[in-house]
Amino acid sequence: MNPNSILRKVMIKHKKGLHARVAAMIVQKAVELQKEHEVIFKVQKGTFKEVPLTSILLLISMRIKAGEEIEILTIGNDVIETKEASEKMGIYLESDFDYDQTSMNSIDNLLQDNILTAENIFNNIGNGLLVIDENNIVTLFNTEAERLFGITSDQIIGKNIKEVMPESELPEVARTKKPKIGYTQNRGKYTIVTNTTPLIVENETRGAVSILEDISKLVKISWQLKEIKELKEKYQLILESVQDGICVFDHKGKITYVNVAYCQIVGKNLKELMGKNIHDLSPEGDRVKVLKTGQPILGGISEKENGVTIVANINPLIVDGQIRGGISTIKDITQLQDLMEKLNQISAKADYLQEELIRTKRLGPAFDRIIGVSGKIYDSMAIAAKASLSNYTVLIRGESGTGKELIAEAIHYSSARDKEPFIRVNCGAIPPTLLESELFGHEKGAFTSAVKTKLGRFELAHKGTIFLDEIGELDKSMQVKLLRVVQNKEFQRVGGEKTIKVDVRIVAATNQNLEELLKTGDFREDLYYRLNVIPIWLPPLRERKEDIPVLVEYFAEKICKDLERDSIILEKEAMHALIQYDWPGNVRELENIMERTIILLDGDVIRLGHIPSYVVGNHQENMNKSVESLITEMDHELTYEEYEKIIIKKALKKHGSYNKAGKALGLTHNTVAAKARKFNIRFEDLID
Ligand SMILES: Nc1ncnc2c1ncn2[C@@H]1O[C@H](COP(=O)(O)OP(=O)(O)OP(=O)(O)O)[C@@H](O)[C@H]1O
Repeated sequence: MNPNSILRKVMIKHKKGLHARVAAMIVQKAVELQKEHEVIFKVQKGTFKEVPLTSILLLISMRIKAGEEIEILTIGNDVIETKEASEKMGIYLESDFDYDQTSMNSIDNLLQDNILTAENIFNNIGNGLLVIDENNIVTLFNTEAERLFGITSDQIIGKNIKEVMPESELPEVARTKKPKIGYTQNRGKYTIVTNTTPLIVENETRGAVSILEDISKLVKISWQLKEIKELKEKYQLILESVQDGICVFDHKGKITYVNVAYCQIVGKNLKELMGKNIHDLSPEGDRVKVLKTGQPILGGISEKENGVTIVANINPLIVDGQIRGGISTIKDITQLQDLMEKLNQISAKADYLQEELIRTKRLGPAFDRIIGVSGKIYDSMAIAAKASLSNYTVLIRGESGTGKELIAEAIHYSSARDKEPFIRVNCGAIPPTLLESELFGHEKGAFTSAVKTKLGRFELAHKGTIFLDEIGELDKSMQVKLLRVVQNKEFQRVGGEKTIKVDVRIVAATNQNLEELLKTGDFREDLYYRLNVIPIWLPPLRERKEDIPVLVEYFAEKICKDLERDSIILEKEAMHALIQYDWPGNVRELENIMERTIILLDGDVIRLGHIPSYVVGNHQENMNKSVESLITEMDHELTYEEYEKIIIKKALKKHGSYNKAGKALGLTHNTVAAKARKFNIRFEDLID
C-alpha cells in the first residue's frame, strides 16, 4: 500500500443506502475533494476491491444498503492533505446526504451524463435492446433493434408494445416473470435470437428486457459450411471413383488422404497408409524430394513392393509461397508396359520393314540392270547401294559370271562420281610385266618401246572409280605397289620420279578364295584388309534358283530385241530343265545358252529339245535319280498310303498339273487333287 494512503471504515446511514441519486452525490463530492486535496478515492466492499469512488454505475452496482460498512481508501502524496481528504469523505459518507438546490443541479447533470453514456453504450453494442416498463410501455429501443425490426425508436418508445408489436413476448415475460431464452425468429432478411428476461427490482417486476442477436451471418456461414461439407463429400466421391491412385500429404510428410484406387494399386490398406509419414515409408522417394524442393516431379516410374509398376505425378501444394504438402497421382502401368514391350517389338519390326522398303527402293536406276528376285541378290544389292554413298573400298566376292562387274558398275553409277570415269582393269588378263605400266602409266623412254608418255588406269580413273577385277591374280610385287595406292592414293609412273596423287574410288573383285591365299602367303594380309573394307558376296546362281525364271525371261526379251525377232515362249519342261541345271558358269552361262538357243530357234517356242543336251542331261539325270530314289524308297517296307503319297508327289512333280498327272496315272484330275490335299502335298514344295 502507498505509505500515504489511508484506509477508513465507514458506516452508511442513509435510509435508502447508496441508491442512484446518493451515488451521484458521492461521486460529485469525491471529484471535488480529489481536486482540492490532490488525492484519489477508492472504495471496497466484499468482492469489490479498490473500485474508483468516481463511477456512479459501479457504486450503484455495489448495492450498498443502510447500516452496511464499506472501506474508503484515500491515496495522496501529502500526508496532511490525504488525512484531511479522508476525514472529509468519511464524514460525508456517514451523513444523511442533505442536498441543496445547487448541488442538486450538478448531481442531475452528472446523472444525465451517465444516462447519456449508458445510452451511447446501448446504441453501440452489437445486440439489439428492447425494454418495457411494468405498464408495457417501451422505454428503450436501441439502434441495433431499429435495424433488426426496421422501425425507428421514435415510432416505438413511449408506446404500448402490444399496439406496436402485438406478437412481442415481452409483456408475457414481465407478467409471468419467466425468462424466455433462445427464441429464434425470422424478421425479413434477418434471423434473430431473442433472450427476454423480466426486470425485477427489489422483488417488484419493473418490466422486461429483450436482448436480440442477429444470427443471419451465422446462419449464412452455417449454410456455407453445409455447402462446403457437401462439396467435400462430392469431391471425396469423385476422388474415390477415379481410377488413378491419389495420395495427399501435409508439409510434415504425414499422409492425410489416400483414395481406394491408391490402396489397390500399391497393395496396402487404408490403415497402413493414413497418418503414416512419407519420410518413414520411402525416405528416398520422389514425394520427399518434392516436399524438400517444392518442384513437381512428373512421370516418375517405379516398381512397388507388390511388383506393380507405377507412373507418378507429384505436385507440391504451395500456399502463399510456402510448401504446405503435396499430391501424388499414380497409375498402374504394368499392363501398359507389356503393351509398350509389344509396341516396341512391333515398332522394331516396322522399322525393319521400313528399312527393307527403303533398301529396295533406294537401289536406284543404276541397279536396274541387275535382275533377280531372291533375297540373296537383294541383300547384295542393298549393301552395294549403301556402299555407293561412301568412298570406302569395296571388295566383291563371287564365282565367275555371278555379276561382280555389274555390281561394281552399279556402285559407281549410283555414287556421286557417276559423271566421272568408271575404269575396269582385269588384273588376271594382263601379263604381269605389263600390268604396272597399265595401272600407273609410264614416262617416255621408260623402256625401249616407250616412245611417248602413257597415262595409267589410275590416272584415267581420277575423280571416278577404278574396278580391279581378278585381284587374286596379282603377283606379290604388284600387291606392294597397289597397297601404296590404296593407302595413300599416290604412285609414280614407270620410269618416273614424280609422285602422282589421284582421287579414285577403288572397287576390287575376285572369284578366288583370298583367305586361302593369305594362308599360303600368296596374298598380302595388309592389302587384303585394305581392300576388304566393305565386302559384298554374290551367291552362285544354283543357290538362288528363284532368280532363274526372271533371268530367262529378261535375257529372252533382250536377245529377241537385239536380234530383232518376235518374242518367244518357253515350254514348262524346258524351263524346268534350266532350273534344275547347276550353272557352274552362273548368269553368264545362262545368258550364253539363251543366246545360242534363240539364235538357233525355228519358231517361237523353246522346247526341252532346244536346250543343250548337257543342260538337259543334267535334268534327265535328276529325273533318273528320282526314279532310282523312288525304287530305293519302295524297297523299304512302306504302307500302301505311303506308296500312294510318293507316287502322287512324283507324278505332280513330273507333270506339273493335276490334269497331266491324272492322265499319266489313269486317274481323274479331281482324284489327284483330292489325294494331294489328303497327303498335304503343295505345289510350292515340288519346285527344287
Ligand atoms: N543379276 C544379273 N542380272 C542381269 N545380268 C546379269 C546378272 N548377273 C550377271 N549378269 C550378266 O552376266 C554376265 C556376267 O556378269 P559379270 O561380268 O558382271 O560377272 P562377273 O562376276 O564379273 O564375272 P567374272 O568373275 O567372270 O568377271 C554379264 O553379261 C552380266 O550382264
